[in-house]
Amino acid sequence: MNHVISGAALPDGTRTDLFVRDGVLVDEAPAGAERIDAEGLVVLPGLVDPHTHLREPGREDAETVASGSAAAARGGYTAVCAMANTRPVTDTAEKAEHVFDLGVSAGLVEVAPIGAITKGLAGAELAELALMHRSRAKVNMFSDDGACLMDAQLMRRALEWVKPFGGVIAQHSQDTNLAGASACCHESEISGRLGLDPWPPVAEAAIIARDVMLAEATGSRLHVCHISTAEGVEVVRWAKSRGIRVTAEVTPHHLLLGTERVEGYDTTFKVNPPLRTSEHITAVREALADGTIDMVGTDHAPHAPQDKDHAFVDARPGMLGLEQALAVVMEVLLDELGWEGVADRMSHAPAKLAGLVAQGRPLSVGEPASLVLVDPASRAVVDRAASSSLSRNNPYHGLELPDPVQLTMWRGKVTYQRG
Ligand SMILES: NC(=O)N[C@@H](CC(=O)O)C(=O)O
Ligand SMILES: [Zn+2]
Ligand SMILES: [Zn+2]
Repeated sequence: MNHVISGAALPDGTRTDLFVRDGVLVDEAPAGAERIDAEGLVVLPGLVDPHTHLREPGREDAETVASGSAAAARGGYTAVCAMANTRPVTDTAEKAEHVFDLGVSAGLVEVAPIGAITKGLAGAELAELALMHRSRAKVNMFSDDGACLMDAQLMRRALEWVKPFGGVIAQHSQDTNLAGASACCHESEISGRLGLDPWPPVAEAAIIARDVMLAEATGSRLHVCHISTAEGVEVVRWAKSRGIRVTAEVTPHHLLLGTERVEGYDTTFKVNPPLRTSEHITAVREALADGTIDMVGTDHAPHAPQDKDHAFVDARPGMLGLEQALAVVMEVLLDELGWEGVADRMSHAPAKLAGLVAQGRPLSVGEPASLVLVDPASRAVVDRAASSSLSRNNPYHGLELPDPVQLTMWRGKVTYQRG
C-alpha cells in the first residue's frame, strides 16, 4: 500500500507532505495512494529501543516476540533490540537466528537480537560472539543484562573480541558485592524504614568506572544500560571528556518515578536498578538533555502475575515501558529537547548504537518510510488493561500522561493506528 501523509510537521518544525511508495519515501504522490491526514501532528523517525525484554523463548506467558512487537508498534517503535536473558539464553548463532526469525514472522518491528556475553549469562566463559555477529541475525550488541559481568578479565576479553567487527558490550552495571541479589530498594531512609535490602548508587558507579577504563584500555565500545544515579552520570561525563567510546541509556521510569513509589510494597515498582530519589532523577534528566546520556532505553520487562504476586523481596524485578516511553519523555523533557532532541535520543542514537542501518534515518526522499505520527496535545490516563503486552506490570497505570502515538509505519506498512 502506498500513502500520502499530508500536513505533518517534521522535527525541525517545517510542515510537509510525505509520499510513500513500496516502503520508501519518494518525491511525488504515487498513483492510488491512500491519504493519511496528519494536520496538527508531528512526524518522527520510527523509535528504536536499545533494550527490550521479549520473553520468547521460554516465558511466552509473559511476552512473545509477537506481543512485544505489537506493544512496540503501539509505542511508536519500528525496531527493538531483544535482550538475551530468555530461556534458553541467546548465546549461540542458532538461538540468535531463532529470535530474529520470530521477529520477521511477527512483522511489526525490526527485532534485533542482543547476544549474551557469557554462556548462559553465567559470567564464567565467553559466548560465541563473532559467530553470532556473522549469523543471519547480525548481532552487534552483546549483554548479560539481568546480571552484571563482574569478572573484569572476561569483560576485557569481551571488549577485545567485539572490537574488530565494531560490536558493543552493554553492561548491567551492578557490583553484586555492594548490591547483591536481595538488594531491591534505593539505599535511603525509605529502604531502612521499609526493611528492604539497600541498593547503593556506588554499586552502579563503581562498575561504570571500571568498565570505562577497560573500554579505554581496549579502544573498544561500551554501552551502559539503564543508568540511574548522579554518580554514574558523572563517571560517564568524565569518560566522554577523555574520548572513551562509551554510550549510556536511561529508562522512562528512572526519568519519572521516585523511590517513594515502593512505600506500599507494590511489586509493580520493583525494578533493577531501583527507582531513585529526586537528586538522581534530576541528574539523569539533565544528562539526557545535555547528551551525556545518549538515549532512552525502555528496559521493557514484562512479568507474569505469578512472578510479581509475592512479598517485595521475592518478586521479580522489572516493569513495562514500550507503550509509554515517548509519553514520559514528552512529559519530562520535551521543552528541553525539542522534537529534534526527542528524535535523536529515541531513534537516531539507539539505531547508531545497535548498527541498524535502516533505522533512525532522516525523513527524506530515498529513506525507508519508518515513522511515527505524534499528537503533541492529546493526554489520557494510562490504563494497564489497554495494552498489547501480555503482562500488566505497568508502573504508569492511573497516571495522566501525554497520549501521543497516532500511527506507526515500518517500511511503508502501518503497524499501529489509533482507534
Ligand atoms: N530491569 C529489571 O528489573 N529486570 C530485567 C533485567 C534487567 O534489566 O536487569 C528483566 O529481565 O526482568
Ligand atoms: Zn539490567
Ligand atoms: Zn533489562
